[in-house]
Amino acid sequence: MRVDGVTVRFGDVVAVNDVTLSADAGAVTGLIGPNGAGKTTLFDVITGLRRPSAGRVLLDGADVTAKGPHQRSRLGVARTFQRLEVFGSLTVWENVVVALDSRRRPARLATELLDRVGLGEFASRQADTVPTGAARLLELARALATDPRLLLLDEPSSGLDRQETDAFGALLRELTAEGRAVVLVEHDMDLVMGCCDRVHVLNLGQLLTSGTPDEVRSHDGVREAYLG
Ligand SMILES: Nc1ncnc2c1ncn2[C@@H]1O[C@H](COP(=O)(O)OP(=O)(O)OP(=O)(O)O)[C@@H](O)[C@H]1O
Repeated sequence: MRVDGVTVRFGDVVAVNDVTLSADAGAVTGLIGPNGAGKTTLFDVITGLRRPSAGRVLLDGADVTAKGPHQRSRLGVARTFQRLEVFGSLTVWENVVVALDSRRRPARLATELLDRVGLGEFASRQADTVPTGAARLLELARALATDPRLLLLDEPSSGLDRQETDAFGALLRELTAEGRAVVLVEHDMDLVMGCCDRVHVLNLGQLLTSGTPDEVRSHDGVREAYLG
């Protein structure tokens, strides 16, 4: 995936300002930056929820800027949201089955997916009764039900404790080992620095720098803008 010269304006606010970056298959790519840096807006552009004011989105080299969210989803783009988007009145298992069904994949895969994200024991619980961390993992299971090639995760670790976060990082590594591209918007710097291959840093809508976790950590501007 590549975004090329993407700008998003909301009236006078330039939420994303001429950003070019890429996320490779087989890698976890971090996208970090302070509140309001433009991370969620960039996710909206990548998934097709928002048309950029300028610039292009490329998937496997093909320009998909004009395609809507549904078409991009068919091309293998999946996403989780900062705000939870599960069906509260269905069970955890049913939530995954709905997602599988949307791709005509068999319901029997739901159990496997729930075990994979560590939610096996929650399968029969009504989704709106599970803790926030579990609901986030359910979102991930639903995204994985579509067998995505590009997986965009918006603050997936909130609600997870340290041990669960570590397990989550290990799962992301597994998913990339299967050849998927994972993009992670995350405030937990231990998770970002521990599991990302590359990190892009946004500040006030602009790309401040890109590099390995070590390179980004030692970048003066990043320390000033974000890491403190
Ligand atoms: N629909 C909108 N209308 C007007 N301004 C918006 C809209 N969505 C986002 N913005 C503005 O665009 C900028 C970028 O917001 P965005 O939510 O993308 O940042 P973010 O990096 O995801 O922040 P956070 O870490 O708080 O989620 C902010 O100044 C925000 O106020």
